[in-house]
Amino acid sequence: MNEFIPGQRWISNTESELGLGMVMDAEFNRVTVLFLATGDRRVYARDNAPLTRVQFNEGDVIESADYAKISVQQVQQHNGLLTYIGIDEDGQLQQIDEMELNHHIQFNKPQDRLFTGQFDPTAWFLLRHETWRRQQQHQQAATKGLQGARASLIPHQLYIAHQAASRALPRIMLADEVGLGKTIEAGLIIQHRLINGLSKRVLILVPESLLHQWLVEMLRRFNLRFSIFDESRCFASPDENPFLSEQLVLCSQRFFADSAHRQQQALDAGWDLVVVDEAHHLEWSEDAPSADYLFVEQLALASPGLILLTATPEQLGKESHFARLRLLDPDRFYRFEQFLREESQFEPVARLANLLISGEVLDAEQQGQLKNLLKQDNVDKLLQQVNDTQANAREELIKLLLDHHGTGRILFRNSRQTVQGFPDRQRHAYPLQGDDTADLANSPYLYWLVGQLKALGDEKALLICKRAETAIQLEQLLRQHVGHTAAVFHEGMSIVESDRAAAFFADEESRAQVLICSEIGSEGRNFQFVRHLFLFDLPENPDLLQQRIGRLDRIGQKHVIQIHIPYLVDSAQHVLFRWYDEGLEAFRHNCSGAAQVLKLLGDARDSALLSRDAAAVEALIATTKTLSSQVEDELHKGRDLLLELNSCRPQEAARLVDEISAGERDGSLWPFMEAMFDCYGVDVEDHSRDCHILWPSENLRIAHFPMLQDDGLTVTINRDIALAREDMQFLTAEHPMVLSAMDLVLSSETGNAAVSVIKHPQLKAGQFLLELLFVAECSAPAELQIGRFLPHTPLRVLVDQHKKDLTLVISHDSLVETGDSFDKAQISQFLNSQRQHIQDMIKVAEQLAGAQMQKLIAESSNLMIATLTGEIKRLVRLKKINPGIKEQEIEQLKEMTMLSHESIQETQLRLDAVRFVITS
Ligand SMILES: Nc1ncnc2c1ncn2[C@@H]1O[C@H](COP(=O)(O)OP(=O)(O)OP(=O)(O)O)[C@@H](O)[C@H]1O
Repeated sequence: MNEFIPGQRWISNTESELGLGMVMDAEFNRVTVLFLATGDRRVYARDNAPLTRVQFNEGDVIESADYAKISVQQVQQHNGLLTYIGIDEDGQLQQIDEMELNHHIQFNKPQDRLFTGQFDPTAWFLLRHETWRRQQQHQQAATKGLQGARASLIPHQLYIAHQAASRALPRIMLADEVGLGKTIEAGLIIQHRLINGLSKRVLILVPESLLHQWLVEMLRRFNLRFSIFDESRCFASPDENPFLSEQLVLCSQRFFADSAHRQQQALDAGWDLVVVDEAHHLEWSEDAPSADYLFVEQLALASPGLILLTATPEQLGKESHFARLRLLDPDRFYRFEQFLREESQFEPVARLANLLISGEVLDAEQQGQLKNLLKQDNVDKLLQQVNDTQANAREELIKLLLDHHGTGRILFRNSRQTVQGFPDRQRHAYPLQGDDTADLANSPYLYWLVGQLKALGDEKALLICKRAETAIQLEQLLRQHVGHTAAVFHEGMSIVESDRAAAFFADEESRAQVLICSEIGSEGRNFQFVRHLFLFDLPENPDLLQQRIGRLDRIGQKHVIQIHIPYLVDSAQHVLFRWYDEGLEAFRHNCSGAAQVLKLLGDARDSALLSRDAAAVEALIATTKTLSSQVEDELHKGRDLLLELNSCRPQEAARLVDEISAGERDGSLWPFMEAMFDCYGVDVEDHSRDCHILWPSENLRIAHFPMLQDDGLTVTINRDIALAREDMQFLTAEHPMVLSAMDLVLSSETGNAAVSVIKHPQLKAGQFLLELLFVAECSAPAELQIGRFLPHTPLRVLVDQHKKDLTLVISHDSLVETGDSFDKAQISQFLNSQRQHIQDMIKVAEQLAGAQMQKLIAESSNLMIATLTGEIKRLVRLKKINPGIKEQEIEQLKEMTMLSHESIQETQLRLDAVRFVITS
């Protein structure tokens, strides 16, 4: 039986939150304990009181009720009461009687909790161990940050997101052809940065008509809650900078265009990552850069990350395109003429890059060409190994070639030629007779439209025309004259009105058979649920035509796309139709060289449109055909090939898809989460295959389990189901519920001390061992992003009672509990009687973990040096050709390398959890 003496300090094994208790009375078979921290008084039966005697040892730092601290040097006992003698903060010898100890003392350290009898059920220790293990596995995954989107695993998207993710600063242009998923790529990159703690504040700028689409897409696919900021939102907080109130902000470009004050506030607020959609609108020329461009330029200077999205980067000309590239990488893109000169060299560069990829042997002449193209780099060593298939030289040379020539590694563009699986297009031409000048109400176009809609029956169609007035008038005419209900979408409407119109049209049940859009409907919107497109008029710019067709021709389109084009015979529209159709074949496929062809044609096209002279039109079409095939051929051999190399490597992309699919197939997430739910008191009910309903139970251990509402939550772990059932949460290793629950486990002490009785074929009965979990923690200033090289890493050690290292001999998974119960009080007493010995075992374990940590430090340090010196070398090389690069930038990188090295060397070891294992 325990000996209780008034004045002694004990702690409750079951209610450690009560703090340090003091024995008040110990008479007969009862003991009364007062917990001063909470004012609770408890009376226990003496022979089985769930209490552990608190006894500190030499080296412990203790605190008195007056907050005086001493480091214990000696413990004395008088009449069953302890007195601690030690040195205080001024180096003076002091003593604290146990009665004077601070009653708020909490025992959080694993060994303290073990010795004070506060061990948790083994399930908690196992949960902690598994949480660390999964976290580490996740840290090491190539697809970390890319696993959790509610999206199909599309190789080129994952490849791009992974490329961006592997760079310290994401400064890139996403320029996939229309509808290939740039928004999804941007979402993946944002999510990657947030999950890895590399970015916190993100600003997305989009055209007003796409605000809500972005908001919804970020939420439903990525669980990212952006807040839309407009004037009314900002007005609500007049005294502060409104942009500081949220971390994830979505704004329309027009909102900033209207207010220099809001621009300044957004700049002052600071962002880690800025994303600009439909970035081709950022027009630039030396004499007249647009106001939008100038604003983004300032953001670009202040923000470490910048992502520009555009399907038609050259829509407003090459110069603007170059200016946007310069926003992304001013070191690399510093002079327009130089950029143009490089373009002329694309073909030999692409040929050599292709040769490097093919694996064919490079002869001396080809090696000489490479050396010439890379004369700013010292590539002699790489060239010596170029024909050695084992060496990494080829990959390095390809990287250098891409980085050094053309749009290099910052522009990603996949096309329908490389991404297969898009439906065919069929074009339907409708020559109409009539008067070009007739008003719309009497024009043959209106009769044609009415007839077409009738012919489509119940099928929906999207109509795009150039101007808002045309769209408005058409809607009225259809309604008044034929009683037809159409939805309309144009720039004169508020965001809410236009979104409502698009939603009305999308609703399968609604009467709106057609959505009539002005040109703003031709960008960004998702209308792939429709297969009929009416091009009521044609845009002069071929990039705009691509954008229009892209509303339907995008991921998710399941049918052959039907493009309907009416024109008045012999009108300008007729000539334009023929130019697109016969000259460029633009209704059949996207022609990447169309803008260039138009430039080469000079005035020829526009004068043919004006004159409509038969001979001039025939000549225009013939020349266009010839030029188009020449330009396409050139692009294919040069620029497009380089872009293709940079934008997707099928094998690497497939590896990423495989890694994520394999992780989902291995099925370990659900058992892990079930164990988590079990520990925290979350009830689980089966819903259907791979789907479950979660409820907070009456015994929920915390006030709120992350993301769990009182009315329950339905989740699925199956990606296909998640894509079809948006009402269910898609539970992945990166779902916010999973990540927050893991944080919860690792940030609390629960499970950091446990006792297990196990049976193991390699261990004799009646022994004890310690299984310890250490964590190597490297802390450094945030800007070093040290987690890239050395994230918090768990290190497991197992020692037996003879202090022998059994870590590699006996695995964690093989230490299975027998299920036998044990007497907690007895174990507690035993632990205290063996306290010194167990402390010594922990010391040995610490040394073993320390050795593991040294290995880790060496590996991380090598990785860091390779990465940062690579960046330094690049700048040194670019500096030779670009005088704009400052020596200071290079010095900064060197400084970062030094600091990172120091931080890694100072990595600390922390004991995170300990399990006392008894063999039976
Ligand atoms: N991985 C994916 N899984 C499921 N749906 C996807 C995926 N990628 C794209 N989509 C869908 O395909 C459509 C086109 O994608 P997105 O809007 O990202 O393309 P985009 O390249 O930005 O288009 P645009 O050039 O028109 O701006 C959207 O409806 C999007 O939700």
